[in-house]
Amino acid sequence: MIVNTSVVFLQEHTTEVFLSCCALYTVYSIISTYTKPRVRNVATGETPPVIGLPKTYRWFFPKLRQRLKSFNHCFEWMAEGYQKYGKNGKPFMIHTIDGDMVILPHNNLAEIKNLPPSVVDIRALETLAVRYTFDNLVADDMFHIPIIRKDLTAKLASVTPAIVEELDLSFRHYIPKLATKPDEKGWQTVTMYDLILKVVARTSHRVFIGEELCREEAYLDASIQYAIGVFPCSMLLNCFPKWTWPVLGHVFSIPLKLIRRKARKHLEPVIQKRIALIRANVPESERPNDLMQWLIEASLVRGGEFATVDAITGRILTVAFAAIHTTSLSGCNTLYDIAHLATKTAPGEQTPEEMLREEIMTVFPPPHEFNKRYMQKLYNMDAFLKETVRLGLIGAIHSERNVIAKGGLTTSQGIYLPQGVSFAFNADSRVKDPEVYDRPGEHLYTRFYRGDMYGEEDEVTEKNEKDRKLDRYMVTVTEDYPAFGQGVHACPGRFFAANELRILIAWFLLHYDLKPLEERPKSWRFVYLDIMNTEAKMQIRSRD
Ligand code: HEM
Repeated sequence: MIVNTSVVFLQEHTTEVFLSCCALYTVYSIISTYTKPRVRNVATGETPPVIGLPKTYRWFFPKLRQRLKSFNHCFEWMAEGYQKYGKNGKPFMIHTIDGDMVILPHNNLAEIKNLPPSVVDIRALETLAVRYTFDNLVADDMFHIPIIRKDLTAKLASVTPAIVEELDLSFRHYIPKLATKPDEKGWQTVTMYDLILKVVARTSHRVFIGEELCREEAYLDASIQYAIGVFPCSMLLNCFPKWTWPVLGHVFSIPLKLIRRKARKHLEPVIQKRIALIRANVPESERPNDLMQWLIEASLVRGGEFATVDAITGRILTVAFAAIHTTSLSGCNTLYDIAHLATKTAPGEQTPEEMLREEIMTVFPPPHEFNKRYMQKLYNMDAFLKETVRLGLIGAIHSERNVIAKGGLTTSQGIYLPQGVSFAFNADSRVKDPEVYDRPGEHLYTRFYRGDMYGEEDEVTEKNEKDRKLDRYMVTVTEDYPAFGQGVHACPGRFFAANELRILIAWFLLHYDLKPLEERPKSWRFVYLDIMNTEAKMQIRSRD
């Protein structure tokens, strides 16, 4: 009744409603412009220039119009700002649907990237509305991060056989389910992202929660749905002012809570069993040794709400969220690149697919016993993956942070960033700058090749030789390679991801041929994000 009356009222008074909204928005803009502390150069008092403001009717809600345009103009504004200011060591600003963002020049990265969380915080916490999409316990204590960085990375060699086994089993399980029947020449069609997502989810969970649970289809589906559901929920929330979040956050996150309940049903018996083992003082050597176990132990140390099944489930879903889509996107992009670059190979030359397969056969001859130690010798594979990740995964910006220090932050060049301001660095424009990377827009899969570095230059000192080799590892974070973030927040799971990706690509090339792709599936750009094409179909043919 109330809803009907309101709709009728709005229909009958459209002009008045529109003008009232404009008036309210103007008042809000004026108040916030004059009451909020401004980003400024402390010496000159100037604010950084704004890129992308409308060129016509500048008096008519310029900021609002820019925000609406940001859906599909962000990348071009970032490129313009980079050329005009960023490259000359100056900051600039853009207004997007996601809020105002200061883009700092590259030469500020070194001083900013390791600032403590008491001064700047990772912006993803807010962009992803972590308190609502996950929970307060995750937002308040990110103890899973050091566990991933230290324990998971330290155990990589010992978990590799499990990864190899689960990848093999899951490819064999999912290909017949997701690919069409072979045609007369043996080719099968598959939506590659769907396949890789399933395989990565199951294989990663083998290491995260163990053999028994990782094969439960309903649990895997719940964890995938959860990860997908976080984005619409957080995007929707970000359309509303922060003061509405305590109410709207709970409403919008209802679908996520339902999925979480489903996931909990599967995890609960195992979590309870493991808690009982710890409480019964069963020696560590007799307890399971996987990520879930480390998370349970850390949760019990914290006690209280942290030690509940619900909180532990939330923590596992958080890790799965960070791990599964990123790794699947990289794996799928790599297969797109391998298939597409085959069409660019001159007749008689080795295609990347043949080059990688030959390397795998040399380093791991039949029966292909993959192990972490020799994986380092897949030089071509590492270089290929690194180049794909350079081009394929980052958006227009990287290392987004919020200033949280009460007094704000002043950069070494005297740019004052008040508390609450968001800032980031140029990503896409930087890695596409010909002064940074030679032929930057091309996938040069030998760009990061490090196998024959030794003796490549006349003057190779022990130090520069080592440094140059390290730069070329897929997981090495350098200031011009921002795919895994920077500094204190650089991705703690990258070592795990790189290991899993190498085995995944190796398995695929040993067991399947890829039909060359004339056109590289185009990614989709949305505000700052560059989201790969997850619907492209590929043709594959069994080699077994
Ligand atoms: C190819 C795969 C991956 C890519 C490209 C990737 C990329 C990134 C990036 C760019 C960041 C930094 C975000 C920022 O600075 O705002 C990040 C953070 C993070 N990643 Fe990854 N990631 C990958 C795989 C993984 C995996 C497998 C895990 C878990 C096992 C993981 C866990 C995390 C976590 C927990 C953070 C937050 C770190 C923090 O807040 O300090 N990632 N990742």
